[in-house]
Amino acid sequence: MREGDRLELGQANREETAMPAKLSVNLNAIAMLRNRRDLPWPSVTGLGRIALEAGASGLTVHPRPDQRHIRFSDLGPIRALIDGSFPDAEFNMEGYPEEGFLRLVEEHRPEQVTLVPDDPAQATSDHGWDFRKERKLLEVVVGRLKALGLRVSLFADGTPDRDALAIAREVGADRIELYTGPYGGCFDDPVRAGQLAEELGRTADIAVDLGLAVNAGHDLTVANLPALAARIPALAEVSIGHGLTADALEYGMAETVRRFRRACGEAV
Ligand SMILES: CC(=O)[C@@H](O)[C@H](O)COP(=O)(O)O
Ligand SMILES: NCC(=O)COP(=O)(O)O
Repeated sequence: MREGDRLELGQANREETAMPAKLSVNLNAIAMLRNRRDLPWPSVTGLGRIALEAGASGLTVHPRPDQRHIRFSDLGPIRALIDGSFPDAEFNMEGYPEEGFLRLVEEHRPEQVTLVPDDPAQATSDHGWDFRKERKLLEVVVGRLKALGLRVSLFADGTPDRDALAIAREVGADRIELYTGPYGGCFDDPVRAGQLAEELGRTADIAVDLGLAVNAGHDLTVANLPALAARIPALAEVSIGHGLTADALEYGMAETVRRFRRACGEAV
């Protein structure tokens, strides 16, 4: 089966069963590219605006303590962009719930906070919460965020462990976000990808049964998203950055080269 066939199959199955999942565009990869130079491009808010104008439902950021991707100074302009021009869009802030992150959340009031158990030394997020071990921490932090009126989502492995997911519910979370990194990593192994989609799907089924809504993210792409969305009809939102930014570069490259050739004086 070719990539395009798989895409259409996934879409057809989903159309009959569910609302489309909302797309939140993760701006971290754009910020990382911007941070290579002390220059304001590519513009994080400018590309956020383009994403929202194109119909994205929201913008996601994962500000890390060392500010290697999103800088803390990006947060105010992103909040202002949404409030000023896209009042129906949502701001989703992801991060480990240390005091610095919680203060940023209190200042910028995202519609959704996604708590991720990542260590500052990690290159990127690579696992969900150990709900049994971190129950106390999550109880305190989720309570604090819910008191602000924010929706809280907890990053979760695609492991269909009902007792663990029940803890996510008990500590007061509204949603889980399925960590889809291993699924995204199977781009060259359709059999394993199918098995992982099924495990993610069983995890989502349990979460929904417990009263949790379900988001998903990490290494999702145009190629792997339809099959996952077809298996999880309740999928509320996906946040996508790396694959989406890669596609934006690829699909924008030809026109950009023409613009630069014109700037060189060629009649293009
Ligand atoms: C929570 C998560 O899955 C991550 O994907 C993360 O938010 C992506 O950001 P980075 O690309 O900066 O690791
Ligand atoms: N919340 C997950 C997320 O934003 C995924 O980002 P990426 O892996 O697509 O860069």
